[in-house]
Amino acid sequence: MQIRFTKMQGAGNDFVVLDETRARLGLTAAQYRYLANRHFGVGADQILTVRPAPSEGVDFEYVIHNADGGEVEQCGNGARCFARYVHDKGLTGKRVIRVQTLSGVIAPELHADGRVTVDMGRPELEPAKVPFDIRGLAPEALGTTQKWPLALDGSASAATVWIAPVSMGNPHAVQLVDDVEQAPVAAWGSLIERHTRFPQRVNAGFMQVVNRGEIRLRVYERGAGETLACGTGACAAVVAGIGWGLLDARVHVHTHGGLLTIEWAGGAGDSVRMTGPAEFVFEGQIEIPDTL
Ligand SMILES: N[C@H](CCC[C@H](N)C(=O)O)C(=O)O
Repeated sequence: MQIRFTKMQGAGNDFVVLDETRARLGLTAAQYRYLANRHFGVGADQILTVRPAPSEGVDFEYVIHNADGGEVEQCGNGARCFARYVHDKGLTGKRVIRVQTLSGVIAPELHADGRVTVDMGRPELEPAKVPFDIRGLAPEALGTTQKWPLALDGSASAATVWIAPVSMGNPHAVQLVDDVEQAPVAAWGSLIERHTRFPQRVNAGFMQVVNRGEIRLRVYERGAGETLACGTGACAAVVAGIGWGLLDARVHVHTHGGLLTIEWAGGAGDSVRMTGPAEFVFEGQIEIPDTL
């Protein structure tokens, strides 16, 4: 099957964008994996698909598949690229676009300077920050959990990490580290991603607080491994940091792929807003095997 695609990136998180506004491609998980493969396909962290509005009150449907072929609820950097795509391709003249995802409606807004701000909706804060043993991946009684927000606990041993389980529609496990460059992102990220504490698996965030308005962040993403940036991961990290009393309501998030700015007033009913770049890289077409 020959398909046309657009390659985009938001703070180095890279995407293949597929336009299904006129017809469905009917791709399988294996074919999404093929597209994302950096040696045999195009290469991407996620595949983003544009579909017509499924109902009144929204402009488009936004479908997200990880590099491993699994469909997921949300992708923040992808939302900015999605908005840039549908606007610049003339699929809408709006600059505030309402988009239906598996986890609800989000509203990207295109700015004249090229940046995009997305209302990412409300964070879901599990009621506690929980410790769990990443060594054996043993399903461990979660022991004494403490109420949210938690007095910062710096006493975690290497075998146990204290995480804040925050959902932005997709699941995140955020932990504090002294230096993101020294953090065991690959080793611990892969353990945390598949820990039994998270039956849907999880995105593992490693956050270094620089000051009350700045953090550095690395994220080992569910279904993709470490990416240069994770938009929902940046939202989840800032929410956790505010919950722990470490951050103010507007935070610059430095990632290996670029800068994201996250705002959250701190109430569970308040939306998280994310601002960052969205860039076209190239257009192309590729022959995908019908059977993989
Ligand atoms: N790996 C994520 C999806 C992509 C999220 C990330 N690329 C973003 O910008 O939010 C998950 O499985 O929930």
